[in-house]
Amino acid sequence: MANTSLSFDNLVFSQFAFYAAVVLLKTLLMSTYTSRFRIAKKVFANPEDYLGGPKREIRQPPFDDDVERVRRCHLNDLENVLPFVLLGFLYVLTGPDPWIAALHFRMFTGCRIFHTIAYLTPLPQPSRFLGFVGGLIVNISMTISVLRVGIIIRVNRQ
Ligand SMILES: N[C@@H](CCC(=O)N[C@@H](CS)C(=O)NCC(=O)O)C(=O)O
Repeated sequence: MANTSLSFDNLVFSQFAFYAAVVLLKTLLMSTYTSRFRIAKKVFANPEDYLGGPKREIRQPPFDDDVERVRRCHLNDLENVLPFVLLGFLYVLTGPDPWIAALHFRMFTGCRIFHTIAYLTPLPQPSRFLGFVGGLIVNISMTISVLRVGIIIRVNRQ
């Protein structure tokens, strides 16, 4: 009988918790990385963010390529890491093989770190695309596992 508990006694859950924390931390750090560029380039989001108050009337937030790149990278993390964390919980509840589960979690984490490196360096395409697709495949695979178990349970109940 597979262990499906959301407890650190469950090897699959403890692996999931570790890799989820890594990608969530990476996502959190994107905010500080955005701030680093904002301060270095003096490109702030709001008039009141300028030291000593706004120097002039700012109707549109100023645009800076580096700041916007980090913001896009951060948004892409939110689009992919949050589904990973939510799906991961459901996936652990299906009682997957620990080796296959670890492969999913490691591949997702590796792909998202690579996606960030590819986005921020920037590396030539299709590097970033491959990082994105690798993570997407993991999320789709976990979704299929969850749906499969859900369908089997529904069919067996009928
Ligand atoms: N929201 C994404 C959906 C597709 C996606 O995530 N594509 C990857 C691989 S090309 C990406 O890095 N997109 C750039 C981005 O989200 O800023 C977009 O607008 O591009």
